Amino acid sequence: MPHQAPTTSAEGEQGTFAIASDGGGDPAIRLRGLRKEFGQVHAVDGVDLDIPPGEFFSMLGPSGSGKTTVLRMIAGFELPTAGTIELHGRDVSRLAPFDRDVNTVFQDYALFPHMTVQQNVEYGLRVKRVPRAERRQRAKEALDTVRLGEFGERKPDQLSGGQRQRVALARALVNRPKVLLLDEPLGALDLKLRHTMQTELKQIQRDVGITFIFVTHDQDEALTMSDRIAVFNAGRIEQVGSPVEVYERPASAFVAGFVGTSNLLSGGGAENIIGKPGVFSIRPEKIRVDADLSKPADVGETSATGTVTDTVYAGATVRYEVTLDAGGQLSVVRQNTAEPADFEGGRVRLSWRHEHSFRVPEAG
Ligand SMILES: Nc1ncnc2c1ncn2[C@@H]1O[C@H](COP(=O)(O)OP(=O)(O)OP(=O)(O)O)[C@@H](O)[C@H]1O
Repeated sequence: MPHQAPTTSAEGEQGTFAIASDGGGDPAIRLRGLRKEFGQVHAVDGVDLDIPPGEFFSMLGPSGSGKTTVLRMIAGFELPTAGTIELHGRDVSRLAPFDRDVNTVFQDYALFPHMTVQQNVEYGLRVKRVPRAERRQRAKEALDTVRLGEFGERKPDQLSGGQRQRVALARALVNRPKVLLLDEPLGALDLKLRHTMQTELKQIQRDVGITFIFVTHDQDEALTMSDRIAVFNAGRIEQVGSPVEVYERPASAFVAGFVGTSNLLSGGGAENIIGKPGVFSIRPEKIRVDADLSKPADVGETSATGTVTDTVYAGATVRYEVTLDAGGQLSVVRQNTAEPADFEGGRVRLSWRHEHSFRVPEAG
């Protein structure tokens, strides 16, 4: 389902991440002042967020940053200590899970082992006393959606891990929820299958047009799959944006460090090289490395000299650790197009376009 590219507005560093009104329709999810305390632990510490219908939205953050607790509050498994949750304009903050138009897919997708795939998918409808013919039809549609139309008669133990995860997805989709919550659903899969499922899940989301809210601590996964990402840190959202915005323009040193690898230049090094005080972020792949020190920097480029202290070969890429003469350390990542250049112990000139080093607020 196509959706309008949302405009985010951030009021200060920890302000409201809201979608500019498009003049019609409520967001699929609206969170205001959401808090959750477990005794002394402030698991969620004031979250404001709007998610428009049809979006693939990821909550990304380190372990313990509060993303699962936000998801569980949306699902109704936890009640907020303060704040409100609206689903399509309806305040559901204090409703039981089954009174909310959401479904959750967990990492440990407990399927009933004695039931067939078809029966597993039908189960929720049976509980709701949906008539048999409709149940069959809807389960068949859900299985077709997750490309398991031919597997209805199998038992879960006759399926691969990825197929079982797709049954779990079908079991949620069969209820036709307005919002689907996914809590690290690919976490139990090996890396290769995980990559395949990332592409499939994204395609399924496009096909069904349901709002997906996806919790992960894997930044690659969030960058690959999402329309927008919220980056969590210590119970708060540090930034909401498209993958490109979050990666290319991190709003804080925390986001720069958590989403991808970032170099941070500060103190004397920053003043000497960039000419301004503050903390500056530079992505390692934006930096060129050159053994010819006599070559002047190109127009529009910043440059610095240094010594290569370490070379890390990683197959498709090679990383150089460079100690700068002006103070500080930078990692440089280059595509391994030919034999990796051997700069180890050597003197090099690093250069990057001015706009690729940008200032980030120090405290996350
Ligand atoms: N039921 C609970 N009782 C007490 N503390 C809890 C409970 N649930 C979560 N917490 C605490 O709240 C904080 C946020 O936890 P949460 O599970 O939301 O983080 P997360 O970002 O999803 O982490 P992970 O990626 O490890 O799942 C943590 O400090 C956690 O220990």
